[in-house]
Amino acid sequence: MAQVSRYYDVKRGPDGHRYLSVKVTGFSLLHIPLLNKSTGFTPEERRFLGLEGLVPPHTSTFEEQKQRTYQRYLQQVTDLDKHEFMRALQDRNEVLFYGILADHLEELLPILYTPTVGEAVRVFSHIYRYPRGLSVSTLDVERVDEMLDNVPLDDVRMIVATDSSAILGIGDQGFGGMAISIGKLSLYTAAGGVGPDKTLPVELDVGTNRQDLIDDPLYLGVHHTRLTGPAYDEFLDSFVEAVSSRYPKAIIQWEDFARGTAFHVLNRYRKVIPSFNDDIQGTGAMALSGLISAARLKGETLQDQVFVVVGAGAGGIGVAGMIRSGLMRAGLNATEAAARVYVVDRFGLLMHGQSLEDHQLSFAKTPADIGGWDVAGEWPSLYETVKASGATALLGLSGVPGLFNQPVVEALHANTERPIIFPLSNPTANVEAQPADVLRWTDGAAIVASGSPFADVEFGGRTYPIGQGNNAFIFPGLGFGAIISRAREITDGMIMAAAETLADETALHGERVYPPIADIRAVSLKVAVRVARQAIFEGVAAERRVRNLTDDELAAFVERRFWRPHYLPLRKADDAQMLL
Ligand SMILES: O=C([O-])CC(=O)C(=O)O
Ligand SMILES: [Mg+2]
Repeated sequence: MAQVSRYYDVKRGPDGHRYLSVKVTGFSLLHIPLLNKSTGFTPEERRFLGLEGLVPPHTSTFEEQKQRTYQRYLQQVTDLDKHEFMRALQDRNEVLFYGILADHLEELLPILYTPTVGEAVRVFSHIYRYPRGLSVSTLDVERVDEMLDNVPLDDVRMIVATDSSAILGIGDQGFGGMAISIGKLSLYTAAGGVGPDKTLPVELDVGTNRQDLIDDPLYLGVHHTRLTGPAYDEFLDSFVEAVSSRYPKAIIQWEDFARGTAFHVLNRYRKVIPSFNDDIQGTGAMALSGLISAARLKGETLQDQVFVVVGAGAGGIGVAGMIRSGLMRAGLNATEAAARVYVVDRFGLLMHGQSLEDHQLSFAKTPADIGGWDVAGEWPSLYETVKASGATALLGLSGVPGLFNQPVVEALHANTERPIIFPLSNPTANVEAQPADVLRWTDGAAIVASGSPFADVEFGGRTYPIGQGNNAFIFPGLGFGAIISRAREITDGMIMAAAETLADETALHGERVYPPIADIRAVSLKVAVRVARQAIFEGVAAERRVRNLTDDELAAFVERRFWRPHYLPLRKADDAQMLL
């Protein structure tokens, strides 16, 4: 079978069961998190792998290990403590980490992912303990192929790479962005079924424009301002080229790139290496899906709505573009679709005459588009846009807390009985409005979803679940579907398939705009199957084994490949193969 790591091969015994043939024994073996079972090594493994005396006498079952570790987890005080505790576990024993994550997914997602991961990003240099992933920096990018050779994994399929220029809604975070790559990839495994030995988090350290980071002696990234222009492109070219040669089957998820680079990077590489941008396309697909579901709850369709998207960075423009695609798929022509989408940025409504980036231009309105509007300043404000456009749906990707204030929300409500309001900025502190406030200001009429997790809201004797409109409902399944089909490219059709699958799955849950987060694994499986199907349909699936499968067979194929946390037996490899 395939060699997946320098330290072991996955093999199948005569009984058909898989085992790991390990090329490392003893103390060294205990320090490889993908192999370490700690107290879980069987007496035979202890004997033949030179572990006797190095681990306690009693062999714990997996259940006992999970229980022991989870009890300690519960004693951690702050969310950041909990995050650090779990990350330390991940760096000691990955199967146990994923075992606990699988058992407590809903509880642990906000700890390992949004919002706590935002805190971990901020303090990453100060809580750093153990290496994980690949750091490429301006100090060594010309040796990136050698650096990739140092990575002990030989069959990486999924890479999350960030240059940390716009992490969540909290901006430039320099080297700390590594934490988001790690967090996203743990979801790829926990929700998306991608084996942890197939994943590689990457920090592309091109510098930071944060003087406080540069001045911090404990800061672990390179201490200079960001590369820009041709030097930046060359840096990324080197990375992409090296990845393609070391990992020809890998997919790259571009994460948290700032508005100036996100579209540029996506377009530069999407035909060079299968890749997508999570904030443009993942967030776009997630938002479109929620809007389809919200329109359904109103007893209307997507085409009945008028949309105001706030924020014109990767997320905002990605969402606005995906709404336009959704409207066209529903039958509108390009002009009709464009007329239903308004994008508002820090200066107000996007309009020609402002200094706009290329990807923003197609959303800019002309004076004729806003003829007859009541506008006090140079450009229509958010409030004026909501009021005059007849908007029925308001989406926040601005990173600006509190932007959806009572007058804005009331203006939206005046246009429609049931306003759709999605304050999607992450983490929690950056949310454009508190869901409870939105429900209060609209007397319970609003259909609300947020990017970060919020508790159910009690209002007027009713309980309103707040759907979590997070791209976590899209990327694990999108990536897994692309991996399974070995997609040569992540096409717009595959992104649309992911959005529609999420909407279909949500429809099974009644009065919701997103499924409960507890269902994320089941949803990701469905997304993966439909994405793989779409890749086959569009002729971009390089994996021959999936091309002629029926839907049921494809679903079974995906299900069989879904990685689950349990220990495989370890056996010592032939003496000639031993490394340590
Ligand atoms: O990470 C998240 O929670 C969603 C996301 O991509 C972002 O906000 O940038
Ligand atoms: Mg992101």
